[in-house]
Amino acid sequence: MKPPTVPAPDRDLVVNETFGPTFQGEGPSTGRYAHFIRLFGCHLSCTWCDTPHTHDPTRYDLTAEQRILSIDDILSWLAAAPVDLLVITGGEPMLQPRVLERLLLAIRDRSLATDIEIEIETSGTIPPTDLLTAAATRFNVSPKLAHSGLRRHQRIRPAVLRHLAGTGKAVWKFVVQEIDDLDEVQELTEAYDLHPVWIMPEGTDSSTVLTRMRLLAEPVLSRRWHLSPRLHTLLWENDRGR
Ligand SMILES: Nc1nc2[nH]cc(C(=O)O)c2c(=O)[nH]1
Ligand code: SF4
Ligand SMILES: [Mg+2]
Repeated sequence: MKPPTVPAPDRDLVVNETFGPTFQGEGPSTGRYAHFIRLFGCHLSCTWCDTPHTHDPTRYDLTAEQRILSIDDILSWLAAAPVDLLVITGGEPMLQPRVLERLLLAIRDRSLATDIEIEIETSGTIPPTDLLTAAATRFNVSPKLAHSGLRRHQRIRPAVLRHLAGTGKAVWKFVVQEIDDLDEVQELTEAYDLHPVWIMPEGTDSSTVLTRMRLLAEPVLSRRWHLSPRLHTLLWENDRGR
C-alpha cells in the first residue's frame, strides 16, 4: 500500500524534483557545478512559465508531480555527492518558509556543507523570513514584467522588493522578451533601487534563447547591466531535470 503523502509540517518538503549535478544555468553563478531542489507549488501563473509542472493542474497531474522529502532525505542526497552550490528553485520556494528554514539550518549545521553556497530563486512576491535570509547565500529574484500576463499588483510587491533589496543578498534577474522590455526593467530598478541587474532572455528552446540574447546584448551593455544565458536550455533544450 502507498504511504500517505501528507507532509509533516516543519520536517517535510513538498518537492517537484531534485536534480544534479548540472550547471547553474541562470544568473550570477551561471556555469557553476550545482545541485538543484525544485520545490512544488506556485501562486502565480506567468503565461510563459517554464515550470508549469510545479503548479498547473490544467496541464499536469499534480499528484504525480509532487514528492514528499524529509530534511534527512535531502541531507543524505547532498552527502552522497557533495557540491559547493545548491540551488533551491520552484515553483516558488517562499511558499514553504518554515521547512525551508529548517533545511538550510540543518545544512549549515553539518560540517559536510559548512561552506556550501545556497541560492534561492524567487519571484520577489513573498518576503523571506529572517532565518532564511541569514542562512541563504543569495536570492536570485525575478520580478515579473507585464508580458507575464499577471496583473501588476500580483507581480510587483513594493514592500517585498524593498525588503529583499535591504537584505544585501538579492540579485535581480529579469526575464525579457524584447528590447522595449528593458524600459520596464529600468523603471522598476530605479523605483526600488534594485541592483545588480541581470537580464535573461525568455525562451525554452536554444534557438529562441540565442536569438534573444543576441538582440539584447548591445542594449544591455549600454545600460551597464549583466546578461545571463539560460545555459541549460542552450545545452539541453527543455529537458526535465537539467
Ligand atoms: N541548470 C538549470 N539551471 C537553472 N537555474 C534556474 C533554474 C530554474 O528552473 O529556476 C534552472 C534549471 O532548471 N536548470
Ligand atoms: S513565478 Fe515562476 S514558477 Fe511561478 S508561474 Fe511564474 S515563472 Fe512559473
Ligand atoms: Mg525557473
